[in-house]
Amino acid sequence: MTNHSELRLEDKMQAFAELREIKTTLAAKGWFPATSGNLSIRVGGFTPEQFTFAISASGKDKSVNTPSDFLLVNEQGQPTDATGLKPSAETLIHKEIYRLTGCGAILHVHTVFNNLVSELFWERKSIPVDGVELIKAFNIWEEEAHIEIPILPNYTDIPRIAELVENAIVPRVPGIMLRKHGIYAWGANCFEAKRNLEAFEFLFEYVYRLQLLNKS
Ligand SMILES: CSC[C@@H](O)[C@@H](O)C(=O)COP(=O)(O)O
Ligand SMILES: [Zn+2]
Repeated sequence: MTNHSELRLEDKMQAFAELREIKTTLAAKGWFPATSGNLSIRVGGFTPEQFTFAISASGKDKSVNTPSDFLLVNEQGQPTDATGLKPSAETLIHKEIYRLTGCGAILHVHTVFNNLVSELFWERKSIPVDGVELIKAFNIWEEEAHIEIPILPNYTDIPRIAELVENAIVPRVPGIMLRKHGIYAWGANCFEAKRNLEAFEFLFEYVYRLQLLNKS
């Protein structure tokens, strides 16, 4: 098992480079408004008890690239290097998703459509999606597949949200929504996390527009 001090510099640089690329792509879509959103990628070996991930620093303008955008943290969400950088305010949510799923990358964005559907379906506590082709992006290959994307309450106290993650995660659905806040999407690596995030955002817009059509 790789411990924190054994992480190779090139692995860290590779993780930061991948994060930078995906951050730039998602920022161009307008998915990180007003410094919102955060992203991370796991680095090195993994057990639920010990792992390391690279995560965005807190409060940064995610549409701008600087030398201090990312840092490494351990499975407690604590920085492993004395860079002085502050990890994302939502680091504890990332660490909980890694611990529970063993995934390789996590992306969190705030968009108008994800906020709208999180409120629209709040009483149900999940967003239902029926039979849309893009559900296959989650590797669900069924006719008329039905999924429910879980919604958690949003608190300013992030540990309070993090402790709800374990019971919220459902099989086959690589994401959780925070009410009137945004989606967390994950995958085995950056490619899969981005694919899953794009699928979620497509489905949120579809579900929202379908609801409007059905009401008119
Ligand atoms: C600026 S509003 C968004 C924040 O409160 C938070 O929800 C967020 O996504 C970004 O926090 P950050 O600490 O930069 O990772
Ligand atoms: Zn957020």
